[in-house]
Amino acid sequence: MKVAISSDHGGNRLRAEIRDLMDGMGIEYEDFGPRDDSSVDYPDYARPVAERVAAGEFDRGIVICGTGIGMSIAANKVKGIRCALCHDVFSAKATRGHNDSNVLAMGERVIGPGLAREIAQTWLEGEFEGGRHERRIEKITELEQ
Ligand SMILES: O=C(CO)[C@H](O)[C@H](O)[C@H](O)COP(=O)(O)O
Repeated sequence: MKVAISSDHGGNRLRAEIRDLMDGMGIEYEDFGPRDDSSVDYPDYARPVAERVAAGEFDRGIVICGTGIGMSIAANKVKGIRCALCHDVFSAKATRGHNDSNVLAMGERVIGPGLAREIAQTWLEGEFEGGRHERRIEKITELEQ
């Protein structure tokens, strides 16, 4: 699996945690920044991740800001992206199983690093269940037309 990851300045520390998690899981990733702690605009960092996942260059994306909300709103504007904002493990598992979410958003100012790692690991390992959920995803795709 290849993962694209980015944050804004509000998510830099958590992005480093999730990079460390993916190193430990043996997951290949590319980090789309930012490179330092200066204040940036989250849509500028959601965009490259969402566009590359939508284009099929990466299997999944992870985007992080202070709340995760701005990043998830921006990522979901890109056609083909199903970005799930998760701050609990149950939702992380459910959104892979039911929504086949291809981008995960989290907020560094909302949860601690331990929980965030658990959420990300659950989401990265989660499998889409298919079946009745396929039909619902097709209906989401229709909304994009
Ligand atoms: O987009 C957000 C909220 O939806 C993120 O939490 C940002 O990180 C936050 O808005 C940045 O705020 P700051 O006061 O400029 O650090």
